[in-house]
Amino acid sequence: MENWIKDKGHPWIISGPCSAESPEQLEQTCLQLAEGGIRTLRAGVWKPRTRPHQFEGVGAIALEWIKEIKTAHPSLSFAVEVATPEHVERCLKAGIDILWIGARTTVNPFNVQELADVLKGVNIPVLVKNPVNPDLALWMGAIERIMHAGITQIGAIHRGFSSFQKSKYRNMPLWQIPLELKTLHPSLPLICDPSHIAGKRALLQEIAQRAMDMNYDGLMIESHIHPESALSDAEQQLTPKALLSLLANLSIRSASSSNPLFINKLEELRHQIDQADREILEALASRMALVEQLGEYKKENNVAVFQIERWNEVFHSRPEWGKALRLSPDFVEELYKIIHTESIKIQTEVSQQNPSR
Ligand SMILES: O=C(O)C(=O)C[C@]1(C(=O)O)C=C[C@@H](O)C=C1
Repeated sequence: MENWIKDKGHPWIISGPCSAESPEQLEQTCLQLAEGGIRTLRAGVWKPRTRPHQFEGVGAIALEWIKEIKTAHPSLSFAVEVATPEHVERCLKAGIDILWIGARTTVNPFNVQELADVLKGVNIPVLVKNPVNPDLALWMGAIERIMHAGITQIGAIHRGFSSFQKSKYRNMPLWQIPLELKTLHPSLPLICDPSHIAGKRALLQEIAQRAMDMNYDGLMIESHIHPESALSDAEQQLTPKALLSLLANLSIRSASSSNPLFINKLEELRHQIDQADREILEALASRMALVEQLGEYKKENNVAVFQIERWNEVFHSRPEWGKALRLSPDFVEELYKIIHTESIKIQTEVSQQNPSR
């Protein structure tokens, strides 16, 4: 699959209200965005909500409002979320340009397969949001189902992941998951949805910038003519004006540079990184060789592999040592969890070799 997003130099911007609420709210939001140069608009028609009795979208009537805007402004295209085959059929009938599959639908392969079945033989771009839980295989599975239906223009939307952990985000970004997806499918366009990651306006700029720093292909950000009175996601929507100013403040990075000075310096630093990585691996190998010796010694003396007191001491001292070297304590903690797991594995293997008793 080729990366089908046309304007490679600039991120593809998709914006519009979380939910279409009235013909006026939709039209005013969309036209202000269009005046600012946004060509792809979004509007929630059917809203999957966590609890019953919340606003669940105005339903198919919003497709009529979209049709009217498109008739008056043919250069605008619209993206709409679909969760059932009926939604797909109605959107296709209404001439919707782009469909997206929401996070709560991506989690369910039966649901996604039903959407894939109704999309067979249809030529329309489909964007697949990550599932609510941090499961890369589930996200890829949904993308594959849509691909097998014959859809050629597919994109992935990163909207963050639910978590029990307290966090400043509405949904944890867990950037490593979309980056792993991009590594496995380099030509799959990757779009960031800062609105659902952030949950609040104040965080949108930094998340959108982070996505640009990581060379995402696009951004989907919710906007509303009167965000504070929005019927859904009021805290995370921006006015079209604020959205345009957010975009104007973004630094757009290019994937690479052809400047010879840059290339020279890049190669030099990468060479030094190669060297540093060799030293890291050599240091790890000598640590693990010591661990193996310790394992033999423990086995001879019939002593358990896991030593909670020593592990506590290692786990608390290393982040402190790291701090003195300007390494983040969180990073060092994570690193030592992995090292400890490997250390236990090596010693367990030693203790199970030719068990003497
Ligand atoms: O000190 C030990 O007894 C070890 O086995 C080493 C080590 C480590 O890798 O640092 C590994 C396992 C123990 O739970 C504690 C520490």
